[in-house]
Amino acid sequence: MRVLKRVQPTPEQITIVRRIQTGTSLIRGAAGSGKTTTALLALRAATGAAVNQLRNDNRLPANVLVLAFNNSLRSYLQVVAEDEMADYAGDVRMYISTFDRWAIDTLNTSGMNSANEARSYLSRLAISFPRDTSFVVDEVEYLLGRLPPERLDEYPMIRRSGRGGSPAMPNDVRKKLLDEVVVPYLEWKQSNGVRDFNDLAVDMMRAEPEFKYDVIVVDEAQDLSANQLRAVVRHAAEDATITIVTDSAQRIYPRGAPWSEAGIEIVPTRSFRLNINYRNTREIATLAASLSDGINIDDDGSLPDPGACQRNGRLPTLILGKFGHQLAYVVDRLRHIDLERETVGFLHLKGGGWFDDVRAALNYNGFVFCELQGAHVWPAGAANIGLCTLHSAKGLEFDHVFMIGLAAQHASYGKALDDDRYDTHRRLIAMGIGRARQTVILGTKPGEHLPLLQAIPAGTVEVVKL
Ligand SMILES: Nc1ncnc2c1ncn2[C@@H]1O[C@H](COP(=O)(O)OP(=O)(O)OP(=O)(O)O)[C@@H](O)[C@H]1O
Repeated sequence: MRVLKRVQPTPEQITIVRRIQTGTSLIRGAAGSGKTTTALLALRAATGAAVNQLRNDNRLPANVLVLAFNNSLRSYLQVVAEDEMADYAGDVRMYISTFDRWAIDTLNTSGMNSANEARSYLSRLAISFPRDTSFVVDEVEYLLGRLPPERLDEYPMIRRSGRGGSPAMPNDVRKKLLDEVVVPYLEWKQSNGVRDFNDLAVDMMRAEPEFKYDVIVVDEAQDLSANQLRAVVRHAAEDATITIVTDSAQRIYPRGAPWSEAGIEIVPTRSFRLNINYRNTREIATLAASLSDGINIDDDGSLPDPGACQRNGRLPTLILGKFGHQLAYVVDRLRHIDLERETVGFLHLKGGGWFDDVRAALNYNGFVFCELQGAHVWPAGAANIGLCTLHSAKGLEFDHVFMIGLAAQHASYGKALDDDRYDTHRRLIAMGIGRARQTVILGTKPGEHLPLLQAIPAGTVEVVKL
């Protein structure tokens, strides 16, 4: 499966790379604006500077940390970053990881087997709270990740950055949430020796680092909690060069906090925004933009902008029909794609077993494919068709994106479209569409379609009834 190719940096990227020095810099921009590419160029430049400095001080190697949000992106970045850093191989100790893996390795703890148990217990507690259960679980994970454990009582007063206004959470309801769900959850974890992923972040925040990192890149930082960011800061050398890549318009987990709260100082001269969309055609960005319309974003977010694209292309296709017919349609489309040179991502809200029919159809028709979800090692072979959940597709890109079987049953929100989870869902689907360089096919069965597909304006897609 192909990865990001080396590119000639554009003036906006060169300006950013030149201005990134010790301290923290923020790279913002919409999907496809070259944030990761620019951060990797900055990584190389900052590592060169650190290696020179440390060599003079006789303190080599330079410690470099690259954090990606999930395993697929981690393994993808591993290939690209190792190539980018080849010149410094002997002078650098580079660690490319997800946050959780980095924490587990650094703390030398045995895995996080009890995290699922913790989530189930939290869901059980959430059922009796007068709000939708999955919203309550998200909210508890949000507040636990946002505040250090000793400051949880601040939750009723804080501005719930990144959580939207619906459903409303007035102070008295938040206090009740603390008393009736959060405190019993924490007590249960303690008495049963169970740990969740926030405990891992908190342990990292408090750990005494064996060594500190000289150069750090945090990709997709919009989906890290404040505690995870505090942990990164804790492990940064005093004169570290930290580059944070973020786009809150692509946030898909319950996160959000002002940078300063996580101990990160961003001065305006070190806060950059990339404006050109290098990846999408105007038609693809128009579709992604229509699904993002009206989504509340803060200053760290950039909505897809067709005006920022450099190419026109084919109108995305919305196929309507039974799942078997959708599958036959995309398999036929595959026959017209040059799979030696171009990549195809089959993306879906669900993973694993959901893809069984897709796997069977690809096998039957002789197409070679690979599984990208959770891939610890990027599949280096010739298979240019990848299967992946939407969550795992964050940060990746494909020439062609196929999202079929988009059914209402896979949406985790109810019928109320003013639900904050509806916006999260829109961001997720728009993010998936934004992975595509050339074409997009969405597929659904009439009558069982995802509610948000109704938001697609006429003319944005070519509708094909099967
Ligand atoms: N200077 C450039 N010239 C040509 N293509 C470029 C340039 N910079 C980046 N690209 C291409 O743009 C695409 C998007 O880049 P990248 O993945 O870095 O964007 P991103 O902003 O991190 O995207 P996302 O937020 O969606 O993950 C890639 O195909 C990359 O190779």
